[in-house]
Amino acid sequence: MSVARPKIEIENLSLDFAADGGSPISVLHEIDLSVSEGEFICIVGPSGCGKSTLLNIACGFLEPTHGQVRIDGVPVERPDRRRVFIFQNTAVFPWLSVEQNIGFGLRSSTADENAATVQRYIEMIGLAGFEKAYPRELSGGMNQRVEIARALASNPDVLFMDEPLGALDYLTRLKMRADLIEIWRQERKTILFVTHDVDESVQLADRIVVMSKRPASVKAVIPVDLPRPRSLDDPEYLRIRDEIFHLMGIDHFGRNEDAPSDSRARPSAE
Ligand SMILES: Nc1ncnc2c1ncn2[C@@H]1O[C@H](COP(=O)(O)OP(=O)(O)OP(=O)(O)O)[C@@H](O)[C@H]1O
Repeated sequence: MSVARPKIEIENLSLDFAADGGSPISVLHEIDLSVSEGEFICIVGPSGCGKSTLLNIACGFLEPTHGQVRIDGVPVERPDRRRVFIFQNTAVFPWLSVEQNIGFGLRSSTADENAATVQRYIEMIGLAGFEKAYPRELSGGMNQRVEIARALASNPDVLFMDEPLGALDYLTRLKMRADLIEIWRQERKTILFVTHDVDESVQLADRIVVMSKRPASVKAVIPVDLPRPRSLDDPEYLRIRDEIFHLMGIDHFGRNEDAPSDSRARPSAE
């Protein structure tokens, strides 16, 4: 029986940033990760540990100091049209309408095919009726939907998402998570998704990569073998969430588990 090659292979990856006049800053340290085709991977870890840096290398925006990322067995050396990167703040073009934004850069053979693709994604993200609207006429959540639709319309094989829901209010975020899962079910793209939100990672991911503080290494890779949509009070959901908090050194009250025990036992007077 042949074993399928992983879609993404991150091998012995390290990155040091040059520091002005000082010794280099080690940001990533010997990261290894293998991602299957169609897998939804979430990456969590302390602020500033190097999550975005890892995504930037995997996407070809940055060159590692050591090691390599391969996609379909080919080393990543530069950005590639087959892969898209979605940031926290939308990059929709304010001067283009929803349908023009989504259709931007489409290269189907005919205009009709392009229009059909645009319409398909407008419907998928629930913006039918807003085709002619401009970004200034839409909410933050709607604009982020346009951004996701634009990314999907170009038919990428990998989506790199860096806190894509981070700028949205809580309720919009919950809705967008559900929508994202539905889109992923339909499209089955390989997704690398960075989030600060542990709950978000447990709701979305097939596997969660927990990174250590800087220089970041992979502390654990946690599989989430729960059917979607995932219930927030499922005991297994809560167990996984607590395991991740524990790995990140945070207790149930959001306190640092490394702190002296008496300072954790007593709530601060502030
Ligand atoms: N171009 C750069 N030059 C020097 N240092 C950088 C550069 N880009 C990032 N860094 C540093 O690398 C470290 C990792 O940054 P990165 O943005 O990858 O972390 P992160 O885990 O995504 O952070 P956050 O969770 O706060 O978004 C930080 O200490 C940051 O200051």
